[in-house]
Amino acid sequence: MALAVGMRVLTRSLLRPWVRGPGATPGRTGPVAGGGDCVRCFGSPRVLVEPDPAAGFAVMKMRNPPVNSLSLEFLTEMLISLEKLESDKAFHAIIITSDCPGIFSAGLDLKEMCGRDPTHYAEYWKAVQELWLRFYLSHLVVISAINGVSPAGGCLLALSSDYRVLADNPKYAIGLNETLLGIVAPFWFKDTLVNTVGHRVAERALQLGLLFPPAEALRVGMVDQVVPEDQVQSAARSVLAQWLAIPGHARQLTKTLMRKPTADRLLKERDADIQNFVRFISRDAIQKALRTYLEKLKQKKS
Ligand SMILES: CC/C=C\CC/C=C/CC(=O)SCCNC(=O)CCNC(=O)[C@H](O)C(C)(C)COP(=O)(O)OP(=O)(O)OC[C@H]1O[C@@H](n2cnc3c(N)ncnc32)[C@H](O)[C@@H]1OP(=O)(O)O
Repeated sequence: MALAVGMRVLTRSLLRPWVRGPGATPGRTGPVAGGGDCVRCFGSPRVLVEPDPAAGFAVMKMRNPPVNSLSLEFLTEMLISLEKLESDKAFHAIIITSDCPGIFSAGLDLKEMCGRDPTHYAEYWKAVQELWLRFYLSHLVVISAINGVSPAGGCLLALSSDYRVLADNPKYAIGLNETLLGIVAPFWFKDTLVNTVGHRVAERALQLGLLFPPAEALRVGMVDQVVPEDQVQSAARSVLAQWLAIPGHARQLTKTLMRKPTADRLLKERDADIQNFVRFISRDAIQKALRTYLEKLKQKKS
């Protein structure tokens, strides 16, 4: 409920033509990352959408610095941008990528799960569920151009796509590393991974909290393609052509056929899953583990 209200308010206030660059005025052309001008960009503070309606797709750039952690606001803005693209018949596909150098997404925002009250935890988890459901079941072709590290929730976002292109940089590890934080990936994270890499690889990866460097990620099927770093965006665009060449209705129905049973499991147990999350995350031991993990991240710098 709170999410729906929040989304309506944000939709009105944030989804405006978005033009980058100092002093830029909405509706005017501005420079975009990677060169060129963006006449029809739109978005919100944390999500930049570069549409190419003639080609039938848009690039969705995550820019919630420093690490694209999936805060409540950021999740909400991503959902709104996705909804806008889904409701426009000109778009058949999106490419999700990052505007934060070296980071695709650091996953769920640990600050949303630490030191807050149960109402907040419930609202946050509902938004996380919503993001996964919407991306996983989107009728659009969703390609991830993974140009940075993507642990946990960042990996889940990539796994929710139809195809993953990863930049060949040993630092850009990907995986569900929840156990390393002392927390447990919920069943729908697990199911999404199993559907991608199979049961045995998922079982080992989840228990050990493995983060796979590019070559390994490709070998186990976590990603579909590894390319030199400067070719991630072009490779994603190239592969899109193959997906867009398939009759849309046939591809969409097939996607639903493949994914709906997994999504239905969460849809049937959504409230119970929220309660479970709130109970789990509120435990003293879990709060302590998360605080320690955040502290370690800070100490790494000094
Ligand atoms: C029943 C179910 C129950 C529970 C399920 C819950 C599921 C959770 C899934 C998740 O997604 S949990 C999050 C997992 N994410 C991680 O483990 C990633 C942690 N971050 C990193 O490893 C690194 O930050 C990085 C490799 C992504 C980037 O490294 P670097 O470029 O060196 O940046 P810093 O480490 O210095 O980080 C900068 C800044 O950002 C903060 N930060 C990093 N990650 C997060 C995060 N996930 N949430 C919130 N904040 C994060 C970090 O603390 C630094 O903050 P400062 O204030 O010190 O600048």
